[in-house]
Parts: sequence; structure tokens; C-alpha cells
Amino acid sequence: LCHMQYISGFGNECVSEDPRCPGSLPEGQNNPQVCPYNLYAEQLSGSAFTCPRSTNKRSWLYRILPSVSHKPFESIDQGHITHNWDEVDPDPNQLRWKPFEIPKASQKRVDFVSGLHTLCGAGDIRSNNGLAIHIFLCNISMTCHLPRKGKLLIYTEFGKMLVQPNEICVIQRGMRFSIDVFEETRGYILEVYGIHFELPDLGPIGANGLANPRDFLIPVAWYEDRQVPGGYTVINKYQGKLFAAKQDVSPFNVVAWHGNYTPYKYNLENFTVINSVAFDHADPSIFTVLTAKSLRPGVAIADFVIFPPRWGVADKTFRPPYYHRNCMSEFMGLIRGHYEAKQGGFLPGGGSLHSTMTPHGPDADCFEKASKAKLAPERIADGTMAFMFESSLSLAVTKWGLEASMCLDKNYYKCWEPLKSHFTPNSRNPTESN
Ligand SMILES: O=C(O)Cc1cc(O)ccc1O
Ligand SMILES: [Fe+2]
Repeated sequence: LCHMQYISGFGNECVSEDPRCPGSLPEGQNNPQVCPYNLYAEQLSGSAFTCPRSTNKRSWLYRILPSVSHKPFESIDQGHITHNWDEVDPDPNQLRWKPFEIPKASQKRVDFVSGLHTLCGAGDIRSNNGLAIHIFLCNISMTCHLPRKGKLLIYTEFGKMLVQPNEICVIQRGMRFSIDVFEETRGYILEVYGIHFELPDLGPIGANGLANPRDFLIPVAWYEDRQVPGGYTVINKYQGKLFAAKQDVSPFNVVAWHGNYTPYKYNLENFTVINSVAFDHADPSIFTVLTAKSLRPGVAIADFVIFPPRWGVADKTFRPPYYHRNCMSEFMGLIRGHYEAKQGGFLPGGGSLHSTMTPHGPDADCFEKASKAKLAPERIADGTMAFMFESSLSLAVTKWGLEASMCLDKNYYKCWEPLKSHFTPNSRNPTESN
């Protein structure tokens, strides 16, 4: 567990062999008549064959048995996963959730899959256009492993990743994985249909900054040669529904692979923050880690944005986030600490949704404090990490989100109620407010 190895880079062409089988990657071709070590070759396509080179994604896997070696898939219980955006009527209000409750292992044993809960989303899986936001709340591993604290151990066909709090990971479409947890564990999932995350363009920022490609980490090949009759269950989320198939061989039987379609992880501490050093609040797009683009230039199906610890130095400026109505939808979550626009009520493990054109902004306490604050350089968000999934789609909330989770904060609107008019019609001087 402590000696995880990774390849560094974003979207690069990688090669990886499990060191137990040197020379397992075929040389100079993808499909030898017989592969080294008598492995099977299998291609995993993450883009249409004909995509331009810049967006073409695929990997070649050399495995003990091909993925097709399984019994038929059968429908299984959906749990709290849904892609039905018409479960409840649309709600244009500001929504906020208290920390989603993780079941206690002593009361109910829940693994990653049965602990998935869809909170909101939009679009259509079958036409590859849309997204879903899920919360996972679980307390046991999908397989049996040693307890460790506060981490996810993710087995994938490409190798193993240890994902710690304040790290994110991306598992791409069709990649088989299994998640071990070591205690009661909660997390946020952004699922985008049919597109892949990219690093945002940097424009005038230049060649470096924000999330740098070399800080993305890709697992190295690792296989297990285990066969247990009917011993493995592969769960397939297909057209939004869950199906399970039994197989005798571990799905993590890839001895070597090469390609540019891989899972990866990233530590949010590595984000190089860019911000205003003179005056005014810069738009939060400066904090974009990854973007899943729509076909309209500059418009994302989903941006993943973070609010990392940084210096606030802007002069003559109201420094917290401004009041806002956005044609984009903003789902926010908090990994740790507290968020700069809210004095209370927005807690780690909770969330908020300000969907299309829903007004939002600093609560009354925050406005009063920030309007009077002495503008010395100050540390903002030290020890904290808030994030936003921002989407051009108008997000619908599920029945679980509005009702069954029992975490909806019915009093959210009250945080803005104390806002009062400071208007001084006879004096332009802002310091003479009442
Ligand atoms: O707090 C929010 O809702 C997100 C947000 C952050 C910011 O810096 C500017 C505008 C905005 O909506
Ligand atoms: Fe906003």
C-alpha cells in the first residue's frame, strides 16, 4: 500500500509492464499472432476510431483472459442511482444540504456501489450528452482488505491508485475498478456522459499554471492471476441501470498496457493559484482544474473548479465572491474547512446547488464583515478546500436529494434575510452609510 507507483503526465502516451513479466508489451505492433507470455490483446476505445489525433483516446491491454470471459449480465437492484430527471418538479430555489450521513458499519454494511446516491443531473445517457452528480456513502470494501484511515484504494485494470482526502481521481468510461475503503467514507462524484475531461487552455496566463500536467498520476500495470469459479462479479452501469455478471477470473488481470486512455489521480495541493493582485474579484474560472467541453466554444458540460488556500491582496475590493445570477449551474461541495462566502451552514461533506439564474452570494454576516474589513494581505481559505461543479446544463434534483437524504437545509434562504439596504440617496460617499 505504501509503495504505490505512478506515471506522471496528462493524456500522454504511456507504456507499462508489471515488473513480474518483463517484455510483456509486444514490441513494434499491437496484435502479434501470439502475445508475449501467451496473453490476450484487447483494445479499450475511449473515443471514436476517427476522432482527430488531439482527442483520440485508446489503450491496449495485454491480459490473462479477455474481458469477454464472463457469464451473461443480469439486471440488479439500482439502489439510489437514477438518471431520471423528472422524479420531482423543478425547484428554482437555492438549495443546500447538510453533510450527507454515512451509515455506521455496525448498523448497515454498505459498499461503494450500494452507497451511490444520485443527487442531481441533466441530459441523456443514451445520446452521450449530460451529467450526473452522485454522493457515495459507504463503510465496507468491495473486496476484503486491511483497514487504513481516510483513503480509497482503487483497483483498476491499469493498476492500483491510493486516493487520499484532498486528491481527486478520474476513472474513464468502460474501465473496470473496485474500491476499498478503510472506515466510514463519503465523497462526491461528477459523471459526465460521452466526453472526457481536459486541462483548460491557459490563454494569456502562458505555458504554466493552474493544474500542471506532470502532477497527474497514472497507475502502473499490476495484475493478479486468480481464478475462482464464479468468484468475481462485474457490475456494469449500462444506459444508467446496473447489471452484474459473474466470472471466474479476476478482472485485474492486465499484465501490460500502453496507450493514452487511462485512469489518473491529482492532488489538489499542487494547483498553482492565479488571482487578482490589484483590485476586483476575478471570476472563479481562474480556478478550473479540469473541463469537459461542450461543442460550443468556451461552454462546458462541466468544469471542475476549486477554491484553494491562497493570499487575498486585492485593494479597494469586496473580496468574497460577488452576488451572482449565472446562466450556468453551480453545484458546490466542501472537502474540509469553511467556505469564504458563508459564515456557517455550509459544512464539509454537504453541498449546495444554485442552478440556472438562481441568485446567490455571500450570506449577510459575510457581507457585513467583508464590507468593513481592513484590506491587508490575508490568507484566504487556509486549511480548507471547497469545490464547484459548474455546468451549462440546468440541473434537476432527485427525489433522494430533496427528500430521502433528509439532509436538505430548509432554512438556507434565511442566511440572506438579514441583508438590509445601505442606500444613502443623498450621499455618494460610501463611508457615510447608515
Ligand atoms: O460562491 C459561489 O457560488 C461560487 C462563486 C465563486 C466566485 O469566486 C465568484 C462567483 C461565484 O458564484
Ligand atoms: Fe456563482
